[in-house]
Amino acid sequence: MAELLTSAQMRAVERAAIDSGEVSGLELMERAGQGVVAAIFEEWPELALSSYKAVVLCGPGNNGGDGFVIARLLKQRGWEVEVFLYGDPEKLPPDAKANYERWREVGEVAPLNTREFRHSDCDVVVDALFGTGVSRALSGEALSTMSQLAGANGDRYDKIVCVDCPSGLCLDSGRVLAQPSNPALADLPIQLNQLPRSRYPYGGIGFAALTVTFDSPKCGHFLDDGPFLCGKLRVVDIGVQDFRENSRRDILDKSGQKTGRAAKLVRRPEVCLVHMSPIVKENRSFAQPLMLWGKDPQDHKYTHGHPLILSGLSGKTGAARLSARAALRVGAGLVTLGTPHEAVTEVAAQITTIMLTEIDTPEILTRVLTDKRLNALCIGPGFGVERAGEFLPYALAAKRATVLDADALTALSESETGFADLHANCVLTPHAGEFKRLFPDLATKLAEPPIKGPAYSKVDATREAAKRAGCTVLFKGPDTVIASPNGRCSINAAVYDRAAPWLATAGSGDVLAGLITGLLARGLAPHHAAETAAWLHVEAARSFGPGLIAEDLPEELPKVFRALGL
Ligand SMILES: NC(=O)C1=CN([C@@H]2O[C@H](COP(=O)(O)OP(=O)(O)OC[C@H]3O[C@@H](n4cnc5c(N)ncnc54)[C@H](OP(=O)(O)O)[C@@H]3O)[C@@H](O)[C@H]2O)[C@@H](O)CC1
Ligand SMILES: [K+]
Repeated sequence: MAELLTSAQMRAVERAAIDSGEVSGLELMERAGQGVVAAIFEEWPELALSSYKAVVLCGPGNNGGDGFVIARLLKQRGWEVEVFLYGDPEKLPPDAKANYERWREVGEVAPLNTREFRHSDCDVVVDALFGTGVSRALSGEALSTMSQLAGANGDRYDKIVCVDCPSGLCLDSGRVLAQPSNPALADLPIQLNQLPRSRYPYGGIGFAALTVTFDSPKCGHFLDDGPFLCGKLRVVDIGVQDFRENSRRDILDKSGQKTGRAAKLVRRPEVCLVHMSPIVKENRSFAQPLMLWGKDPQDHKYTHGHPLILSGLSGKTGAARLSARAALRVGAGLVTLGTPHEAVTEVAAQITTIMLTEIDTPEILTRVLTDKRLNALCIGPGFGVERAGEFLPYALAAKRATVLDADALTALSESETGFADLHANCVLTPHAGEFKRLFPDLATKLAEPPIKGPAYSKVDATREAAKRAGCTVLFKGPDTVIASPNGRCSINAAVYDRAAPWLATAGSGDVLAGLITGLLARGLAPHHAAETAAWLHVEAARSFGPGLIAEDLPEELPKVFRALGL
């Protein structure tokens, strides 16, 4: 799994690299600039065949410093390069200043002025105004220039290349820092955070054509507006990976002393990107749960678990049937649908391999669960909120690995005992609306305009939710965040080239609940079950493609497993 860094973690890695004496800040800046130029030519090979024109917008920090390097390297290739600086050159930090001066030996720098910039025609615009150091909403010429670019994007400027991120995007949250009541905004074409999604295809390009970041992707590249604004993400190596990896332990300098501050900042809790396919062979720890799917010839069906999925009343049984099918396809040995008497005929008529047992009352559920072979439970899909309220205390008292989805989440939010009955083997799977009902204060905090960086993020909210609930929480979306009470956190991002917009279809959540339940039954720990299920869910959708309906998802799994070499 790729590790995602926060801005503070990235700064700490950079600091540790420089403090080690093995590399200077200036060298890192040169590598960063080279990386961006190489990424531009990789993205548009035709640009390497001749000389074109670039406008480079540089900001007051080291992001601007990268901009001066890029300007110089393009100029060396015979390009015409126009450079604008937002800020006072005398106040640039040392490495950026050094690159400003190197650039001044070969070219001009104009103060950033939107009116002038507006008249600049060019093939590529490089946005090097702000990167990881953005701490508040943009204002003045920086804001109006970004607004100008956003307004003209796609028409006049189709190759906007962002250094580290679109300027103003908070790389911890994927949200654009903005002042809600700034009178100056009225005159601007549009702000980054107002770009209409409808103008662009889902998962498509909202602002930049290409964003190039350094060493590791950051959380904000995958959360919220991040992917929409970044367009396409490239991560370039700047040779600091040893410091990132070492920093999980204590970073020691050459004399064996800890380089304290940096080490502390970079250490856990970390956020990982759930990304399995290339990792299966490389990363044993993540591959292990996958190995579970390879069934041993000596095994019998109970070795692979036996989940119980509770069904809704007649006319509402489809959701639980979808969950059951997914649990079976993901490898549970047996799956039973707990069905109310009046829906038995309806359910029985539509299942073959899945078993059925009558469960009409919470007391019967308790009795059925005296069979210890039933080792995982799913409650919620199509269940009815009122019924879920009645069954939930009994379901939780059974202390099975339990997925609470859909109506069970609404019932939980209305329950008088709140989260008291939840236990560490539960997984909650809210979408945004359910999350708001369960954790109204966290949802409000998340909805507040992000004025200062680092802004409150979906990662922060899900982590707080998991801690409060005392169990794993999977907060759905194209940026699904999975968090557990110990702070462990992963993002399963269905964005960039992994976008699967057709996954937004009726019943898709029921399938996800079933996948988690099946994996819990197979013995995966809750966090692992949730992230593996979320990953498979997207892979199945991508494998099937457009036209997908929820029923197709479980049936596509064998293909996904085959592609993984299982
Ligand atoms: N990490 C690495 O390994 C490497 C990193 N590199 C590069 O460095 C970049 C990070 O550089 P950075 O820390 O100097 O931050 P950056 O984004 O340039 O801006 C900071 C400046 O902006 C200011 N400022 C903030 N918000 C503002 C606002 N709204 N409006 C106006 N001003 C505002 C802020 O001032 P202050 O908040 O202190 O008032 C400060 O002066 C990173 O993104 C990458 O491109 C590579 O070169 C090498 C390898
Ligand atoms: K930038």
